[in-house]
Amino acid sequence: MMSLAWRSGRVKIVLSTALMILGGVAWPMLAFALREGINAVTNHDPAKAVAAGVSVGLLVIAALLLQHFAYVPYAETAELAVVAMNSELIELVAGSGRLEQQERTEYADRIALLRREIAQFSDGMTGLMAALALAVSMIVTGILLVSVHPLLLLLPVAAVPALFATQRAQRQVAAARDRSATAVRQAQHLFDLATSAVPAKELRVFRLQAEVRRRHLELWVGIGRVLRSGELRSAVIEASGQVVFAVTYVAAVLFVLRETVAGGNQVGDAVLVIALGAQVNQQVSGALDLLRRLQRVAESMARLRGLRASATGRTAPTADVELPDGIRHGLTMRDVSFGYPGADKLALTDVNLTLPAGSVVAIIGENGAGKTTLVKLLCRLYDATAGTIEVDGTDIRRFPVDQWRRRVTAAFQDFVRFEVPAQQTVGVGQLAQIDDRAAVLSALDRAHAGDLVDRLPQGLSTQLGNSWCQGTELSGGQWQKLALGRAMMRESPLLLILDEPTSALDAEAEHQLFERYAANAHRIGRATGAITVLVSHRFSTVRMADLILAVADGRIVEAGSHSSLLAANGMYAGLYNMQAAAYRR
Ligand SMILES: Nc1ncnc2c1ncn2[C@@H]1O[C@H](COP(=O)(O)OP(=O)(O)OP(=O)(O)O)[C@@H](O)[C@H]1O
Repeated sequence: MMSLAWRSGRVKIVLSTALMILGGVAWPMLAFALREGINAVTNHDPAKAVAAGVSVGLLVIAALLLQHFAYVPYAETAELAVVAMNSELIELVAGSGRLEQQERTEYADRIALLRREIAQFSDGMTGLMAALALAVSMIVTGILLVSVHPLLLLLPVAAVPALFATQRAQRQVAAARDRSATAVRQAQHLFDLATSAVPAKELRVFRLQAEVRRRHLELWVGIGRVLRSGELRSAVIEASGQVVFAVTYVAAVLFVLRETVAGGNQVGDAVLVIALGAQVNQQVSGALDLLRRLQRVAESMARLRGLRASATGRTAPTADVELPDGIRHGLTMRDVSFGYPGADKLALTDVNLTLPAGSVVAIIGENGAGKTTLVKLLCRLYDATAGTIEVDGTDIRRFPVDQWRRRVTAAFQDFVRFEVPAQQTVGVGQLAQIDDRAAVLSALDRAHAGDLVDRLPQGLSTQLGNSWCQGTELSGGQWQKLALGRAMMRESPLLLILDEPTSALDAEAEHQLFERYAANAHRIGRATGAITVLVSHRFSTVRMADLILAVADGRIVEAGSHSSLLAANGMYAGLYNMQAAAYRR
């Protein structure tokens, strides 16, 4: 943070630091000038008294004004630091090649805390400067106290237990914050549910508004309890540290008054010690406050370091093979098992299969069977817990994940609604061509969605999403067609994943789309060995695939062509006949 400040304006930083230090010196020097003034008066020295009076005036002005100006460049730099931190957080979280990290509770909690705390980084910046001024101020105060009596140095020393107590107290508060992080995230989720547009329909239809509000409140009551107990413990610890200082201060004042009455000191010396004592008190509480702020910043920094460390640890060190241009034989899964982070049950168990080069493969199975998990492993959004996935015999973990991603494209069932102009919502599928109108139109055509553009008020330039001024809202099926278009932006993928990409379309539209698509996929497949994987519950579409995989409870239970699976009269045949009969009725 300091290096960022330094880079962004050295002259300003030097000037502000000087102003800050002068401001810090002004307060104790004010007490000194007061002493000189009072001693001059009691010694009947008018010239010295006037000089001391003028000094007091100037020092008051300096003490009150200098530090305000000193803060301006720091505040500016601190804002820049916050922007930089936010950007780093985005990179650390979204830059990850895989999803495991993001789905771990402790990781998600850490991110949520950091998101809330990141504004404090600016506090840290100004806090460091204030600490510098405070340190100078304390040194000058110590020198002045010693000049009256060396024993008075015990006064600042008595502040040390208070500093340690504050540190301990802050640990209590931090621990309470960590304990409540999951509940805070749940409360935030409920808040988002209650205030965002997408869940609004269901909340009203099921009359859930009051329930969501009740749960949100209940969570905050619990969070409040945890945080309060932490704050209370911290207050008790802090107060015990302050008591030591308070007793020492009273003793110091009594000591100086006694010396003055006994004639060992002048009246001005007593005033100096009383004034400096009050300043030490302020300096200590200022230091405590600073320590609290800096400690919170240090905790946030530690969280950020933790994220950085896990980000560094997540790059697969084994990437040592260039991804070939095409697939010659196929994609093979060998003894693949996979469990989601934190889940006690495996989502996939002992999967062994080969997806032949150039083929169209369909995956069927009941909800929760493991179909999406399988395609997520193929996309390398996760790495298998056990076993290997191979391209022509090479473990895909040996290819740089970036190279693999460039040759994979996908339309997921929970696709994203990018609320940007229509051209961009499709074009992001291949960033290099985002401005290429012809490429976008051609992708939409392959997705059977060309007609959609004609219906948009400004064609491809139409801003999508009704949360934007003059934005056009689309139906679920229309959004899905655009997501499909996005997947089609990559013209030569090695792997195309269509995970229920047409669930919002009617069966006839899906059938036509897939028929057309499969012909194209075979053409590309012959050239590069590209494999298409389709997850669907519609058997009229599934039957067109070269290879059909039936998944149940995380295992591949059947594999073969439509006719061979019908002949086997197993799970596929049962489900197919049931759906065909329903259509005939
Ligand atoms: N991110 C996740 N974290 C933990 N468990 C998950 C996660 N995603 C899925 N699961 C679990 O893994 C299992 C398989 O889920 P998957 O999404 O692969 O099913 P699916 O066959 O695609 O179902 P559907 O037809 O409903 O889409 C389910 O038991 C599910 O609860």
